[in-house]
Amino acid sequence: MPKVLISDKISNRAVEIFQERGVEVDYKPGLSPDELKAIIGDYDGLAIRSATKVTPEVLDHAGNLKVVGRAGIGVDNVDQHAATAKGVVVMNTPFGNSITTAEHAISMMMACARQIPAANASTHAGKWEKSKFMGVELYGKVLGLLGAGNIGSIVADRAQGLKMRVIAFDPFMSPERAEEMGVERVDLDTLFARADFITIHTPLTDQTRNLLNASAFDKMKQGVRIVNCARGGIIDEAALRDALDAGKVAGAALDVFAQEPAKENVLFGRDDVVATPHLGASTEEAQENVAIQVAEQMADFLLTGAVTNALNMPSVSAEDAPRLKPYMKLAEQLGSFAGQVTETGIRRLVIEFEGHVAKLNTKPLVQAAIAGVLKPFSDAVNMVSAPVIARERGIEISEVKHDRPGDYQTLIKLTVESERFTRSVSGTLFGGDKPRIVDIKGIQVEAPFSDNMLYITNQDKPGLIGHLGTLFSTHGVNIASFHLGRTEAGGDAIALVELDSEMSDDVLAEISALPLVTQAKRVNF
Ligand SMILES: NC(=O)C1=CN([C@@H]2O[C@H](COP(=O)(O)OP(=O)(O)OC[C@H]3O[C@@H](n4cnc5c(N)ncnc54)[C@H](O)[C@@H]3O)[C@@H](O)[C@H]2O)C=CC1
Ligand SMILES: O=C(O)C(=O)COP(=O)(O)O
Repeated sequence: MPKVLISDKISNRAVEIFQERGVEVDYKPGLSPDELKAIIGDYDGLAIRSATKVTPEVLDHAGNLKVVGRAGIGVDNVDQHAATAKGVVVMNTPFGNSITTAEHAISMMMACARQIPAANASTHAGKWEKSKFMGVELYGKVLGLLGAGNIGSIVADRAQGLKMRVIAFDPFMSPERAEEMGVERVDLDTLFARADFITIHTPLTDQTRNLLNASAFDKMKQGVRIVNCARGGIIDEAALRDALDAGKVAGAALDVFAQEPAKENVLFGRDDVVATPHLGASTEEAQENVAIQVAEQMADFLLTGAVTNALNMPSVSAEDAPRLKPYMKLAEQLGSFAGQVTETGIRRLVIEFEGHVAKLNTKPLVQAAIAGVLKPFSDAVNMVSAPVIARERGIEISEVKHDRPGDYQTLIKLTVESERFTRSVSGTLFGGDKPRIVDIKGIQVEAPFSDNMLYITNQDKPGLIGHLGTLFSTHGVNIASFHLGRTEAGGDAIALVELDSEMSDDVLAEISALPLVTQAKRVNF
């Protein structure tokens, strides 16, 4: 039974779902990094929110970990590069808290426009400072969206309801999408120059870090108000303080901070800053949504191999997962064969799909094939890490789908171009689920993928089978099955021999030395 650790405060629905689905679950929110490192090795899955930091050090201790599930959107607290390199799938729940977060951004904008928190504190203190808290209307004002994805577009919709004019900067927003949303696409400087309110809805990335810095504030309208319910770090907090002090920025409403939990901050203690402790996603509805989603996604993945909302893996639906399973195996075994018989640096892999398989979701099959090829070179490779490792090694990957009738109902062909040669191996599924090799470098052969196999390339002349039989019987190695193929009579030939037990290096050396043998290699699946 797979085992999952929940290390942040997540709705109890997640625990219930894991248990109902047959996943063992431990609920331990608030673990220190050292406590997490001490126990993470026991778990197949880790469910988190924003508090747990999944660092390379944590991943180094996570020998069994297969999936990190983020009950929420932002995954900047997960070192995705390290997770991918370790073959750990990282998934999030991209929609469960977006309405809630958009509503928080609108609330923060209103709170900032009317200084509600400061007015509230003053009124509770019995001061009745009616003239101190003069606000501004939202009606007719320009709202500048930085980032117009899921949350940004909900904010735009709500702001339009408040009769604001919405402009947006998002390099990935198409003109059609902007039109659909009823927002004006502008460049960053235009947004800075025109917006009365700016609200941030981008992830924290290298491009967005300190996006609102001193020079950005200089370009803004006098008296602009800033809302950040995305991530601390997108605003340079010291620069914002200076811009508030200078009166350039009239107010800011911040849910997120560069350092969290934020116990101290250069922006704290001021009436012109509204602050909440990363509450964007904190509603009963959103927390239930993300808990249900994360638990279902993680359980599906651990129990069936279905992949939903992963950031470092192509999706595989729950319906597709069982259908793809035998093909994944075939793709990985073909890759493994190619990897085991290739000795020189691999430059390019071409994965071709023909027949029934070409109509399926082939992305995971490509990853499985790459993983198979690379596995003989590194234990750490799996489907998640394989594409990255291939890229790091400079291996070019191509995928081809053929829409043509072939000899087989379904066929996967893998071609490896290495420094010295180009070799291909093809396979199909017999009986719908049994992987078989059907072609090696253009020579037809029909063989299973088994534990102990010998792959021989030889000259097609009489005597090889006799020599091999004698040699194996001398060494007490039993042949389980023997599969031969050749280009033509007397031409290049291959043999795949399935053995009942492992063959020693000495036996392999003797086979390699046989007169008709060009090359002999051990292959295992
Ligand atoms: N305060 C809170 O509790 C919450 C905060 N968040 C934060 O909100 C962020 C946005 O969430 P979603 O809208 O769901 O994500 P999303 O991925 O749907 O949208 C993000 C948008 O930002 C755009 N973008 C990326 N780089 C950009 C750049 N350099 N300049 C301008 N636009 C850029 C993207 O094209 C995309 O359209 C999350 O990444 C997360 O950090 C999300 C949920 C709750
Ligand atoms: O979903 C997100 O990106 C959030 O920032 C929400 O964070 P939280 O789950 O409330 O710690």
